Amino acid sequence: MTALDNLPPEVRDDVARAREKVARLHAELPRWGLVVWTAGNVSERVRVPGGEDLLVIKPSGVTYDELTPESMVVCDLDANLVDGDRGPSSDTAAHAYVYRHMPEIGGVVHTHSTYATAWAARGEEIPCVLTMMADEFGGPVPIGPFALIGDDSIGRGIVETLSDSRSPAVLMRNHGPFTIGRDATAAVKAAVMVEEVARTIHISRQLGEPVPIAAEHIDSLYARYQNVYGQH
Ligand SMILES: O=C(CO)[C@@H](O)[C@H](O)COP(=O)(O)O
Repeated sequence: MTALDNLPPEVRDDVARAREKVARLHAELPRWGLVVWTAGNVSERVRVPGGEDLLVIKPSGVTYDELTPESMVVCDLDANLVDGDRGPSSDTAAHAYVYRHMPEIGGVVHTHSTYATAWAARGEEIPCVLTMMADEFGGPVPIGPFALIGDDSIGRGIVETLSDSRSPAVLMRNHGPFTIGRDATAAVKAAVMVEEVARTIHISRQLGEPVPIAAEHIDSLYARYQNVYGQH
């Protein structure tokens, strides 16, 4: 008997599907070169009709090749353990805070990917100088405040920064990128894309000052990519 047994069968099925999906998506982090050792995590919201939503996240400190659907941890949105054999990711409080304060968000990812984290170390936003950035981020990738792990500070910094931005990624100063999306797949894509543009624009700046894109062009590129691209 676990706390999940008190949930309706359709919610238990959703939790099982989320465990499969989140376990599979964690393999994308080393695949795209976004993590070393265990330094990254993925979660997905599980909506509970008439009740409190849940989240599924990896267990803390487990290497990606050892992760399985069964090892994924279920927590409530106060980061309390609901079901799991090990403690949840040390970033669970941040993920949970985002879910509590951004109801449209269904997935959260955190990595320490090299180039995005290098920009975070400098506390400098990534300027929108590529059409790929306008497509995916709708503008610059913003910097969030310095925040210590262990309470709601990181989550609050993520929400305060992204609530005023079209970007699905924030570079928490001196720490690294956190990304959000309608589901965990979208958040993982944003984590891949923020590392790619961080690297490209770093290289560009070694050659000179990148050329900015006019705001009206950023708007039209973002609108096309978000509403037309890939929907033929
Ligand atoms: O940023 C940190 C620690 O400072 C974390 O993101 C860890 O690097 C990953 O922790 P777990 O998800 O394995 O608990």
